[in-house]
Amino acid sequence: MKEKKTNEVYYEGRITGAFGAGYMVTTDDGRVFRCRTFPGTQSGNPESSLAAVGDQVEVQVTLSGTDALEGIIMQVQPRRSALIRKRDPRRNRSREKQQVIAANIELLVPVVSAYEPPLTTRLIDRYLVFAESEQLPVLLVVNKMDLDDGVEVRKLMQVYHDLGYRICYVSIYRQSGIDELIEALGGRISAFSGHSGVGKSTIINLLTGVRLKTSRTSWKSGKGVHTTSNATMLPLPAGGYVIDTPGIREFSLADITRENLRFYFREFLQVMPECGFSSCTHTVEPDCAVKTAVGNGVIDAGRYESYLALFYALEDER
Ligand SMILES: Nc1nc2c(ncn2[C@@H]2O[C@H](COP(=O)(O)OP(=O)(O)OP(=O)(O)O)[C@@H](O)[C@H]2O)c(=O)[nH]1
Ligand SMILES: [Zn+2]
Repeated sequence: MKEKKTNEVYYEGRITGAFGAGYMVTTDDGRVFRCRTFPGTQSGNPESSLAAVGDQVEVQVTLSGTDALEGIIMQVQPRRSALIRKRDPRRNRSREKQQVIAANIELLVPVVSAYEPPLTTRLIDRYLVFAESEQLPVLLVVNKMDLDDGVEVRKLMQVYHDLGYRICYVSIYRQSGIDELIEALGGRISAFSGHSGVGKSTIINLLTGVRLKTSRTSWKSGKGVHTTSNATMLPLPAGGYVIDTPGIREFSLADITRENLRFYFREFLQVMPECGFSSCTHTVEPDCAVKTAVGNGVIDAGRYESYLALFYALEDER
């Protein structure tokens, strides 16, 4: 806090909530202000949303009475990371700025469930590609372990253990795995993401003691009804924050191309130099070390199938 004029006080804080035109800003010492931007707000991120949940900001508060709870965002600091919303292809691409879902994320937490909706490794691979492309640390959470017989899910997940990804198995109903999850979050700013109905809100409610709206499982309807709308960042009692974000279908994967996809499958990196062609895409080329590694079981066949599915889907999106 620094004082400029007598009744204007400046605070450094973080945007912890976004509601239409207003933002909630929380200062390091725990004060909360309802703030808005104004035409003179200085942006540290000119190509992108002016302000988003997770942004570090400077606010000006004019003290009129004893307690002023409203302020103006004077400056938004440059972001270290950002989850960007996928653009609507029907809208004008060139003039539209990047829309940020959450800023300054330190950990991506894809949440899947053992059952209802069923666990698919294809979806996990999509998250991992995204995390690798953004160089974001990732923690996989498998919820609803009470609905699993205890063997199948862990067998499916073994490949991710082998690749070195950290996994937490939890059941909110049985209250199992919660302490490990809290420990794995490690006081960081975590973005939870997953299909509707996997239990994100239920987990976040339990971790933070705040009641987010939870939905009756809606995955049966196909797409699922997304009940998580305005992003909110919630403090964890042991330090750090969690942000509930939409599923990966809502994220922009614009930086992932057919040319760079192969670098985001970490097990490919060791064998790729042995491919006959240096630009090998590991799809149709002869003398491909990745395909050989799949053939002799060094690379998991399911992971390779995910690679092919993503590879061929990429051209369609372009
Ligand atoms: N069996 C079981 N069900 C759970 C568990 N955790 C949550 N659920 C149920 O799963 C359903 C969906 O939970 P939510 O927390 O609303 O799921 P969500 O991922 O936040 O969904 P959206 O808000 O739509 O994105 C609810 O009926 C929860 O009660 C669990 O550990 N085991
Ligand atoms: Zn190859």
